[in-house]
Amino acid sequence: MSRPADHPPVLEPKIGVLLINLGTPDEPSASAVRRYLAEFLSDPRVVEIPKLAWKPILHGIILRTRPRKSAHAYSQVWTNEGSPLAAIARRQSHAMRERLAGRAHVEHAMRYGNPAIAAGIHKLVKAGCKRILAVPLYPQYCAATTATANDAVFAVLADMREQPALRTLPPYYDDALYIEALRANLQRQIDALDFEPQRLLLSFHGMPQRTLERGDPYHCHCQKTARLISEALGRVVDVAFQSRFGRAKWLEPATDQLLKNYARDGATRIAVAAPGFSADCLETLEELGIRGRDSFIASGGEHFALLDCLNDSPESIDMLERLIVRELAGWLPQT
Ligand SMILES: C=CC1=C(C)c2cc3[nH]c(cc4nc(cc5[nH]c(cc1n2)c(C)c5CCC(=O)O)C(CCC(=O)O)=C4C)c(C)c3C=C
Ligand SMILES: [Fe+2]
Ligand SMILES: [Fe+2]
Repeated sequence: MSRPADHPPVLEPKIGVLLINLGTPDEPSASAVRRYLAEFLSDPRVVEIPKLAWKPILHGIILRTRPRKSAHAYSQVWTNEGSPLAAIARRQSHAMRERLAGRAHVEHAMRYGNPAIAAGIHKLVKAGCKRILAVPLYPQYCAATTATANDAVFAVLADMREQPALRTLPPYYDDALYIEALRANLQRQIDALDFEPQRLLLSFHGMPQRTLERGDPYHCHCQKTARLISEALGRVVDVAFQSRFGRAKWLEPATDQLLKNYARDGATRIAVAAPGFSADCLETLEELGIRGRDSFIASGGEHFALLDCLNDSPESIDMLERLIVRELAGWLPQT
C-alpha cells in the first residue's frame, strides 16, 4: 500500500554521534565572556550553592569583575580560528566525521554557548538519526561536567514527541584505549623536548573538596588515571589540581603551589600535562602555559614544557573512533 501524498517523509533509521565539550566565549571581549560565564556559573551542577544565596554573588560581584579579567586572559591565547577550545572541537568533529562516514552522522556541541546541544541534536534528528550516542569528552566523570552535559541532552529529548534512542558514553578514565593514547602521545612529546624533565606533573581541573565528600567520583578517577599513566610511561608522576575558584576548600595539592615549590626542592626542569582536558583551552594554555610557567621560572625553575592535550592528534582520533564504535555495538551492523 503506498503512502498518502501528504504523508511526512519517512527517513531510513540512522545513527548520530554528538561530541560534547564545555564551551567557550564567542570572542575575547568582556561582554562575550560575561554571557558565557552567566550561563556556565548559573548551572547548579557547577556551583552547588543554593540559588538564593548564589544569585546575588554571581550577578552583584562575579559578573561585574571577572569578565574583564578573563577576557584579557582569553585574548592571550585566541587564535585566527577563534578560541582554542572551539577550534580544536571543530577539528575533532571533522576528523570523526571522516572516520565514521557511512556508519554514523557526527556533530559537536558545547554545554555552554555555541554550538548548542539542542542545535546538535536537532541536526542529527533532521538527518534521520533515530539512535544517538552522546559523547561528553571528559575522561573523568564529574557531576559538574559529565552529568550536566547529559542532563542537557535529556532536556532536549524531553520536549520531543518522537524521541531518538539514546546512549551516553561512560567515563573512560581507566580505559586501556585512553591510557595507551596518552602514553603514546606524552612519550612522543617528551622525547621531542630539548631537555630531560626531572618531574612530570599531571594537572587536573580542580573541584570543591565537598564534592568529593558528597560522593563525586572525580577525584578518584583522576588518581586512577594518573596511576595508570605512571605505570604505562614507567616513570613517577606528580598529581595536582588547578583553576581554584571562590573561597571554599578545593582539591589539593594545588597546581600553582607545586609549581612554586619545584625549584626549591631541586627540580628546575619539568614537563606539565593536563590529561583531563580533551582539548587545549584557556585553563591549559593560559593558566598553565603562561601563568604557571612564569611562576615556576620566577621561583628558580629553568626549563618548563607544557605538553599538548590529546586534541586532534592521531592517538586521540584513533582512541575516540574505537571508544565510539565499541559503544555503538548492536546499533552498527556487525563486521
Ligand atoms: C565553580 C566553578 C568551576 C567549576 C566547579 C569548574 C569545573 C570544571 N571545569 C572544567 C573544564 C573547564 N573549565 C574551563 C573554564 C572555567 N572554569 C571555571 C569555573 C569552574 N570550573 C571558570 C570560571 C572558567 C572560565 C574561565 C575563567 O574565567 O577562569 C574551561 C576552559 C574554557 C575555555 O573557554 O577555554 C574548561 C575546559 C572541568 C573539567 C571541571 C571539573 C572537573
Ligand atoms: Fe572550569
Ligand atoms: Fe583558570
